[in-house]
Amino acid sequence: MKDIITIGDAMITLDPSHKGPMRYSSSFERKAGGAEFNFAIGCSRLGLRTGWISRLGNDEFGRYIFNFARGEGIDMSAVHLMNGYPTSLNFKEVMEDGTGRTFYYRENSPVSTLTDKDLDEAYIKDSKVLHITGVFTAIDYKKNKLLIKRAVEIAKNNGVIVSLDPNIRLKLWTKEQARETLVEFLPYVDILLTGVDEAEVLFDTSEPSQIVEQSKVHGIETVAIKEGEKGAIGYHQGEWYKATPVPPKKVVDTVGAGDGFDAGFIYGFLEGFPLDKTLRFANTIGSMVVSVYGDNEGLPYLDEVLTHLGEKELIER
Ligand SMILES: O=C(O)C(=O)C[C@H](O)[C@H](O)COP(=O)(O)O
Repeated sequence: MKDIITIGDAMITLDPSHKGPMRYSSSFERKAGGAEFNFAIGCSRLGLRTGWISRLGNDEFGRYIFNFARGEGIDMSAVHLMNGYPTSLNFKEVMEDGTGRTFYYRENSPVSTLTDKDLDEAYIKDSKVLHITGVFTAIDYKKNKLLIKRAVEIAKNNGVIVSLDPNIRLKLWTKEQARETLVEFLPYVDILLTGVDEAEVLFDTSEPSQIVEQSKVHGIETVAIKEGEKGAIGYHQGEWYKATPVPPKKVVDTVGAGDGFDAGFIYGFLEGFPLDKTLRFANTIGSMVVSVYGDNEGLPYLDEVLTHLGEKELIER
């Protein structure tokens, strides 16, 4: 039995050695990233039994990501290396304040070869939560919409909880395409984990009560609205909670905070934490991620989160 599975892409992520505009970056460090991949790492580090459905290139980069994910304890039985589809690349630009841009080289991503025939019902059934995001969908939105719909149908028919992070990347599709596609998933979703700007695309509002009202129309009873440095707002079956931000030691790289938040929220949900504790836990992870350079390097292990929350003593030496 797995606690959580996710479907999606991973890329070689090239992090610049120096901060500032990428056009002046002449050296990069080879790392790995990707929304669903980061999320899977975050879950696995918290101790959740995590599976990932994906495709990587049958190349050196694909092997590197495969081994990295396996080393993180992710179940790799549904990840395959494909000939003829090079592993995707993502170059990052990081500015002095930790914000930045990403530049994708992911046309013909290996993950675009997935079809609904690849969705193993037994694999999905054997999990408590299926986590989907807009990133994978956007890679080939017409085809992947059908694939994700098939996956969430299997999940629903088998009592598997579905969580969605819209993760809207406007370099991959337009707001209209994102809205039209993601709205079709909402009737299958149990937990919505969204940024305010993404909720605005989906529901035409950034007002939390409206976001929740609109989610409830689709039967979604658990919503987390991520507000970055302002914290997060949560709703669960009639109960509201606003989590104040957890100030990071220092913001060095904001990428990956949302994926880390998602992993923390799902962990809290599966552990049966009350809403306030779940949100604080998820927020803490987001804050820890932005203090470390890289998309997933800052994703903490469970004891590190507990130490950060003051629930576990830190023994340094
Ligand atoms: O897969 C993609 O397209 C990406 O952009 C990879 C990024 O590493 C994460 O998606 C980070 O996302 P946040 O946690 O929202 O900062």
